Amino acid sequence: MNNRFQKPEKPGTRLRPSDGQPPQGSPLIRLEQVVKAYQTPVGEFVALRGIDLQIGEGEFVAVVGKSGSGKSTLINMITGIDRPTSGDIWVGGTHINDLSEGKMAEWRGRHIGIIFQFFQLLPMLSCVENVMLPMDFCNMFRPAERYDRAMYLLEQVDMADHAHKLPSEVSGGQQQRVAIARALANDPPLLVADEPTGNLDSKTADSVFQLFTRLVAERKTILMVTHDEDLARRVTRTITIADGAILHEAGPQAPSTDGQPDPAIPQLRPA
Ligand SMILES: Nc1ncnc2c1ncn2[C@@H]1O[C@H](COP(=O)(O)OP(=O)(O)OP(=O)(O)O)[C@@H](O)[C@H]1O
Repeated sequence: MNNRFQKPEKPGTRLRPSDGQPPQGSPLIRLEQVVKAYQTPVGEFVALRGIDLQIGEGEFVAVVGKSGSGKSTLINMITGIDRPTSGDIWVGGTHINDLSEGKMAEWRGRHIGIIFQFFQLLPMLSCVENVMLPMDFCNMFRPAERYDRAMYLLEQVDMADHAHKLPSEVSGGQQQRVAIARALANDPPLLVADEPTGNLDSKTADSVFQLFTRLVAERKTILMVTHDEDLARRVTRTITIADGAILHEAGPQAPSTDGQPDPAIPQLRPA
């Protein structure tokens, strides 16, 4: 991989326990009894029914389940895009229930990189301008450093040669690579991706997956909703959601009753 642009010296902010008042030894993500109920014209609909979940730093987690099972609702709770009806959520030691709407947006921008199925790049900005946006929004890195950092990240995802094109001038897979660079802009420890390969052909999906694998090796934590069974088999842990509850977990990090790996849980091959 070319490295025409040097990695900027200054790292992004890291999530640390001092950001909030987490329980001792808290994992990166911790949910306790999270319930989400929506009010609908025909009454209350409970989309999440008391989720307990812990995800450690450096895990690569796939969230799977049938359409309507609650996958997006779950990750929207973790990113703070939506609020729980009850229950507690800590991310990196921050009890995010306590954040106001204004604080939530800035906190999210600094600590979580979000990747969407349809990329959601701003069409009137070039690829490099799209990658600079989160740094501008959160006032991260010195203004003079932001362009070089954006170019460095585009290089990491093999898109530096297209930096000055508009999103409409590159392919879907290339747009997703730019979106991944954008998600990395503020150097967040956590990446959350909702169907990141859902709009890509299988070869391009595989290259995006390989990029995620590399990021996990660099100690990023990735939480990914996917319908792609092949990809879900290649992560370190899968969480299956059904009717708003965790039906099943598989992988090396899956909890067991006695603290030892559960022999009944299949050990997935590492990514
Ligand atoms: N704003 C809302 N108001 C009412 N019901 C909602 C709302 N958002 C989601 N739901 C319902 O909550 C349930 C879970 O939705 P969610 O989007 O989390 O499912 P999902 O597993 O991500 O589905 P898919 O795989 O199709 O994206 C669904 O039955 C959905 O209709």
